[in-house]
Amino acid sequence: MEPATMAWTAAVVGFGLVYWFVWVMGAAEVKGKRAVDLKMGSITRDKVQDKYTQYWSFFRRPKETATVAASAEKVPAFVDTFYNLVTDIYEWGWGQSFHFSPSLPGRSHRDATRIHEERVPDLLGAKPGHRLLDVGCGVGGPMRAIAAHSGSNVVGITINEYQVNRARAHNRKAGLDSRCEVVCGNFLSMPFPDASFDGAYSIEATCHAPKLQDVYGEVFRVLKPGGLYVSYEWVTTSLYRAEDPDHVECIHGIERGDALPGLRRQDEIASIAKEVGFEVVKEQDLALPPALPWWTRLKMGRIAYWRNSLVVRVLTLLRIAPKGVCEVHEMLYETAQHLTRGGETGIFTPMHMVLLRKPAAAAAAAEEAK
Ligand SMILES: C=C(CC[C@@H](C)[C@H]1CC[C@H]2C3=CC[C@H]4[C@H](C)[C@@H](O)CC[C@]4(C)[C@H]3CC[C@]12C)C(C)C
Ligand SMILES: C[S@@+](CC[C@H](N)C(=O)[O-])C[C@H]1O[C@@H](n2cnc3c(N)ncnc32)[C@H](O)[C@@H]1O
Repeated sequence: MEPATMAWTAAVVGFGLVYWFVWVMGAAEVKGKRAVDLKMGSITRDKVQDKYTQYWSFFRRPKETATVAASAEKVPAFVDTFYNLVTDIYEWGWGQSFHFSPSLPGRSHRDATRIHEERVPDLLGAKPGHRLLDVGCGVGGPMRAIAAHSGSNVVGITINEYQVNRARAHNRKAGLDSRCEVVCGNFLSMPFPDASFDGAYSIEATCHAPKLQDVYGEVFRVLKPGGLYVSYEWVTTSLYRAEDPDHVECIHGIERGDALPGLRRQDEIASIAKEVGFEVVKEQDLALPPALPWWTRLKMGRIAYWRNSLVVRVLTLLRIAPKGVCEVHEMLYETAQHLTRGGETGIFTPMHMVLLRKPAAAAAAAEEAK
């Protein structure tokens, strides 16, 4: 073959390969976010790597972060940075719902996710016309499923402005923007009046709070007396042994890669809820058998991870994705290993469900206190 023909053939094949990896193979888990659209939230391209370094130095030793009061105050800002760094990668590689769900035999991940979400309005007894609060709403996957399933109106709150814009765009696209609203704010001090919601829920979000009392206290305040609150909590289980170095490494790995100021124990949740005034109606680890593993979706994706890191590398090399994306992707890959290990050993669950009620008598007590 002539050298010129060889060069042309190599160029065409090379271009074809890049095209295949980036546009075809790199297409989203749920179509809508393509690899070529990977931004890093509202961080400008040149700041991504610095922000990642800052994030990493803050969350490297989570327990210490949570115990020093001054550091605990900084947690929401670092959580915001974390979601700037990961939101697009999550949407691209996981979809619009940023949580786990038990696997369901013969059903797709998308079905399993939706069913896990629909359990929430069912537990709340949500009806058309009710006003529900979504505490830590992400880009609104659960909010849309819950509004569609129950006919209720949902107001979501997230600390991350980039997510607010993504969620609003998705709500419009789904034709649910008249019933789903998104607010940018801190769930530790919410911009809502007392007793303004019929029900509330949080899905894998309150684990970002340095003190669970603070977020539960806020939910208690904004709920109407008699109103219900459901939360899916990330916790360590009774199988966790603080003296086992493998357990400690696994839990630290989860905390580091998921912006957590320190995981709580399963047996702490109900007492914290009671401390702020809630009645505990029900408590159940939704990961326990007969539920099927929630971590298989993470585990089965080894080939997908390999493909994704290649896509991310090629995109960074071509300067389509900002510098720093590879590091963020690597961090997520690592935390996925720790999450899988936490699930397999049973020392961790991301779906400890609590159903809580604000007592109807809370109204009378509040009146008396005035
Ligand atoms: C509730 C939280 C987030 C839970 C999950 C939605 C995410 C936890 C780990 C994430 C991921 C890990 C590996 C990524 C992979 C390397 C990449 O190629 C594609 C995206 C991942 C699968 C990514 C997707 C979201 C998670 C599963 C926390 C933060 C409280
Ligand atoms: C893992 S995501 C879960 C999102 C959503 N519940 C879902 O399942 O798709 C956690 C969410 O909590 C939000 N969050 C964390 N800390 C917050 C805070 N202090 N105030 C408001 N939102 C917060 C994040 O911005 C993010 O939207």
